[in-house]
Amino acid sequence: MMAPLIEVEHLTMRFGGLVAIDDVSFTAHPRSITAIIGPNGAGKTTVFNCITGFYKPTVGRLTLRGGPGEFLLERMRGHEIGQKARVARTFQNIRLFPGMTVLENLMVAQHNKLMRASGWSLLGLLGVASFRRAEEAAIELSRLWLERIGLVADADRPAGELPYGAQRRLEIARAMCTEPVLLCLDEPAAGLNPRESAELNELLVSIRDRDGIGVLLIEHDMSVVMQISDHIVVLDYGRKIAEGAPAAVRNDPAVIRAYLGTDEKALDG
Ligand SMILES: Nc1ncnc2c1ncn2[C@@H]1O[C@H](COP(=O)(O)OP(=O)(O)OP(=O)(O)O)[C@@H](O)[C@H]1O
Repeated sequence: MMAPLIEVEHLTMRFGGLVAIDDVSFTAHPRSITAIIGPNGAGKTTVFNCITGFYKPTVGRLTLRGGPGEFLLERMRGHEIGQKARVARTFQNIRLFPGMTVLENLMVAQHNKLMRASGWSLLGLLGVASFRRAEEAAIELSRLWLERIGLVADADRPAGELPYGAQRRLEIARAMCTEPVLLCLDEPAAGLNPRESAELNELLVSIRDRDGIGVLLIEHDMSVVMQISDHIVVLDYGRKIAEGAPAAVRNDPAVIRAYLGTDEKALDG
């Protein structure tokens, strides 16, 4: 087994008197899809918000080893976690720039890289060869991702005009254009029809197998979770109640109990 990409140890997050995450530990590996599941309010999004620096954990250590080195995420600010530790995320609600074209959305994601190549100066932007090369590489990466998500023909359309499923794929492509080592996806299948969610599965599997990066996934749609996850972590009321391979988790009595009496979809997706 490869060394973990991210190691979450004793993560605890309190909001006043409310314990949203209570001493949760788990690991996620490169070249694998790790899903975090659990009923509403279990603490899944809070785990993401701690990993991506939106919240500072009350207790816990979040170690990321991959790409450029080793990072203790709980000590870093959100933008550093994105740019230095190379963790990318998408959100439950779509956050594309709807008035920009599909291609522009992918180029904007590479803004930091381009500005670095310019030496952060106007002169650099106007004349320096390194900027031109970086710009060409950025266009090339955008084109590659347009192909991967099947949107080459839509490159010049405003992103807001795309069907919902295509917007979801574009968001994932945009995150991939930042060249992350860890990709965190918050409910990417929400609102998708069965064909779109099958396309999403294919895309995520290809990100794992072709790009070799680690995917951390919060998802309610069990047809996605059970089909593509390598490892599942189950939260309930802020605690980890189970983890393991899909087949084991699906038959775990504690997991079945946690889902009984909720309006979640059945575990047999
Ligand atoms: N900023 C905050 N301030 C206070 N309480 C919060 C905050 N963020 C989350 N919580 C609480 O923490 C608990 C866990 O919420 P979280 O959103 O992480 O759950 P979730 O598993 O992602 O739920 P869902 O599946 O509904 O998205 C909930 O009780 C929620 O109300």
